Amino acid sequence: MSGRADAPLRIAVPNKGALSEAASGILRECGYRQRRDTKELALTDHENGVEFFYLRPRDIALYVGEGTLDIGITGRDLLLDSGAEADEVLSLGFGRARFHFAGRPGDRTGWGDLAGARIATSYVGIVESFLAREGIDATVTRLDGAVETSIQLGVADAIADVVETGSTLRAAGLEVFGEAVMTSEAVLVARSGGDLPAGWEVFRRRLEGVLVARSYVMMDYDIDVEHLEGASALTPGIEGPTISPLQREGWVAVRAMVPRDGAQRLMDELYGLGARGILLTDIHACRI
Ligand SMILES: Nc1ncnc2c1ncn2[C@@H]1O[C@H](COP(=O)(O)OP(=O)(O)OP(=O)(O)O)[C@@H](O)[C@H]1O
Ligand SMILES: O=P(O)(O)OC[C@H]1O[C@H](OP(=O)(O)OP(=O)(O)O)[C@H](O)[C@@H]1O
Ligand SMILES: [Mg+2]
Repeated sequence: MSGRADAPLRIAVPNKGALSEAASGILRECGYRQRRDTKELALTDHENGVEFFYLRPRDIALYVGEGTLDIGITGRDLLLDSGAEADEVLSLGFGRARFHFAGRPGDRTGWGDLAGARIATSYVGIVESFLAREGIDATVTRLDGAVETSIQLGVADAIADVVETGSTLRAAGLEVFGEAVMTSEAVLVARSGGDLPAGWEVFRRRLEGVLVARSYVMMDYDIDVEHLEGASALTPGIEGPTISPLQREGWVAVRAMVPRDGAQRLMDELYGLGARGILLTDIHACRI
């Protein structure tokens, strides 16, 4: 990819399916233009030097692996299934799902029971490499979707598929068996060992900024200096909390980023230490 130093960064984005809306959503939060109409197949954001191509998530790792596109957003499971020469460079925290074997309740209890089974899946790559790794001899049938129905129709004895809420399995009267084969989420992929255009660093920083902003909140509180050390230990922030004087003698204002998870508990602890005027605010974007 050398010789493309000033060329726009070419990014693959899921055009439909489970990852599509959230992928466009995070890109919009990063300040990039996104298509308004789901029929649009490509869009150039001239101001930011980026081109977006809306593709099937299953094809994205292949385009990136071949170097046709620089980077893409797809599922970790789809990346693995594709066998493309592409690597995960950043996990994006949405589109979380587990990849499981499932069958009729009581038929099978663990991976060991897969020997000799007919397994239907849309993820043949993942299943075949799993079976090879575990030394299990079974038959794999590729289906495009609605794999749950294949058992009822007598085409398969077991299925291997993505499970999110489990409601599709329940509706089909099926149950998972064995451990999850893998856990998946949306990831950013880039060609293995490839050089990326200069714009890539800015793109990555913007995404990381939004991811941090999603998982952290800003906490402000007032506390008497006697308890400042204990309170600061609870809210160390990134480089250390910002401490500002207050007009009230012996009191200071403290400001620090804290993880969103557990922030309410932290507020209780700070209150218990004597902090008052404790405020939590959302962060929309940041550069750490
Ligand atoms: N509930 C879900 N159903 C399917 N895929 C999901 C779900 N949650 C997350 N994913 C992830 O989305 C990706 C599948 O993308 P895909 O476009 O095939 O979705 P889809 O919902 O099956 O779309 P379609 O059925 O239109 O093909 C995988 O990485 C998968 O792990
Ligand atoms: O655990 P759940 O929350 O029920 O989600 C998982 C289901 O969703 C997906 O199917 P999808 O709706 O994409 O249909 P498809 O099989 O035609 O792709 C996936 O293949 C499972 O069937
Ligand atoms: Mg699907």
